[in-house]
Amino acid sequence: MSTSIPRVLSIAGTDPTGGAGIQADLKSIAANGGYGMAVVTALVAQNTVGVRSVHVPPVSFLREQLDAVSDDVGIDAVKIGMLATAEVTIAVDQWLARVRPPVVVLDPVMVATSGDRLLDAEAEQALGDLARRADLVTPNVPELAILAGEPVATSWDAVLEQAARVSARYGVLVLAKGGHLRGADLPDALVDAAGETPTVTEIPGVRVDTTSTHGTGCSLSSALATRFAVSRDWENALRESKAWLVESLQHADSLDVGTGHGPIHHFGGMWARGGTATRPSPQEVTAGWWSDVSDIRAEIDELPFVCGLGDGTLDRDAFVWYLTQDALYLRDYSRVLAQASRLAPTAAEQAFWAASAQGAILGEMQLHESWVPPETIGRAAPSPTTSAYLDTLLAAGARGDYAVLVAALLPCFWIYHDVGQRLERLSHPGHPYSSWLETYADESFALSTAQAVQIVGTAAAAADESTRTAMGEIFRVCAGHELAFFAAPLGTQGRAVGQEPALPGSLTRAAP
Ligand SMILES: Nc1ncnc2c1ncn2[C@@H]1O[C@H](COP(=O)(O)OP(=O)(O)OP(=O)(O)O)[C@@H](O)[C@H]1O
Ligand SMILES: Cc1ncc(CO)c(N)n1
Repeated sequence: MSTSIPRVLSIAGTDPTGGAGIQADLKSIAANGGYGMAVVTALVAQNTVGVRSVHVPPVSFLREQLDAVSDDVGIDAVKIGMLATAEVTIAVDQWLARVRPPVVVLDPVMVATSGDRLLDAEAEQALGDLARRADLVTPNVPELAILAGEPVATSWDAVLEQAARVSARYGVLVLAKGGHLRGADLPDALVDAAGETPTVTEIPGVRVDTTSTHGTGCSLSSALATRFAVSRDWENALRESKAWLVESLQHADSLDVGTGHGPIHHFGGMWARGGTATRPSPQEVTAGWWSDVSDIRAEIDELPFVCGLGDGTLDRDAFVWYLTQDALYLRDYSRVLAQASRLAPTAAEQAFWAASAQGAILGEMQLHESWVPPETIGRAAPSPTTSAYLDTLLAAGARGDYAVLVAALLPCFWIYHDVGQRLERLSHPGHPYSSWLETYADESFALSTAQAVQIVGTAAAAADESTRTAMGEIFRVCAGHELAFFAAPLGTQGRAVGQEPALPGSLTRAAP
């Protein structure tokens, strides 16, 4: 299965307070669009104040963890953090030599933000070997000095020069970070002196005013590995990762975690922009609309026309008048369905609406013409109720907003299917209106209705909020037109309606 979500493995130590190490890496990978995996090198009893103790499990168990991942899962990028001992460092180096993951980012963790050591002094040689195997190393200022075997740099220019020497020495791209320097400016730079022409790509930045910087290095290196696995461009990956990191620092003070250097807020920017509120599911939207029209549905069920249609007592003239109006309705309704087909975003939806348009003119009209001669339908004029419904649909079609248009079309499917299904139970061979009752309870109409509900729900779930609101409104308006349409032939009191055109006697004809 191909996927664009990079599978990123963090090999690092733990931080039970969740701000640094593996816990930070997993959050960072997720926040930057990756699938995070983690192999633990060392268990660290630490918090935002400091490190209390470190437990390094047997290296044989580290190897088992590494193999358990690589024997099963494709790895798109590896981020390496705390290694604790020379033995661990060598085991990771050997695993890398064998597995050869396509991207390796090494954050050469030696000292925690609190000042505590996280790497044995004798492991520094082994770390150098590992650096040669990495694609990018991301040392902070003191770590850079150790890799260079020089005193700690105290200016940005000195950091860049030292980074160039480290890059040349290990043949690796170096991210020089200004985090440990003083001053309002906080630049980062990619330094590449491994090739013939050394390059420095600097990304300027300003210091965010916060003491919550615990785990910035862990988080940045994980973000870089994740972003690079997608774009294959270090500068691009750094710009994106740094923008995300700054935002996560800006939101850090909204967290209340610990009394020392607090963690960054890995999802701060994301939550502020989108919130944890997700869009509703298609099913939630359509179920909401359906319950919103429960009053209209209840009124339809109680209409004398609908009750009479079900029990067969409905006046034949009223039924024929209704069918004539419905035939006029279908003529333009099918044109609006064709418009939905024209606007549809996918071939499947295009085909669905086109098939429904065809069904409305050919399928349903057959029923109508079995009761009313086509010439009579041709001579009839639409009633005010019919015109009102059609005007709403035709206007929605003319406006050209697909989502709103299909929401307007939905009650015609859904309410007819719903009413049809209930009335069909009353059908029997001698029932005067059995041909009508069976048309809308038919299995293929049920299938079309389910498809229409799915399509409209999907469009609503993907739409922005104002469009979704407009969809819900027009759905209710059209459900109201359905009610008016069923009410028109008899009126709610069960009499013929005064303002509707009178039924010419010639419209009545015995069903075949
Ligand atoms: N206050 C801040 N404002 C903006 N960016 C910051 C701030 N502090 C750190 N950064 C950025 O965070 C990244 C990592 O910084 P730093 O060099 O301090 O890493 P580190 O010491 O490895 O981090 P840690 O050990 O806390 O995980 C760098 O890109 C740096 O520019
Ligand atoms: C496990 C771990 N890795 C890295 C750091 C550096 O911040 C830390 N504090 N803990």
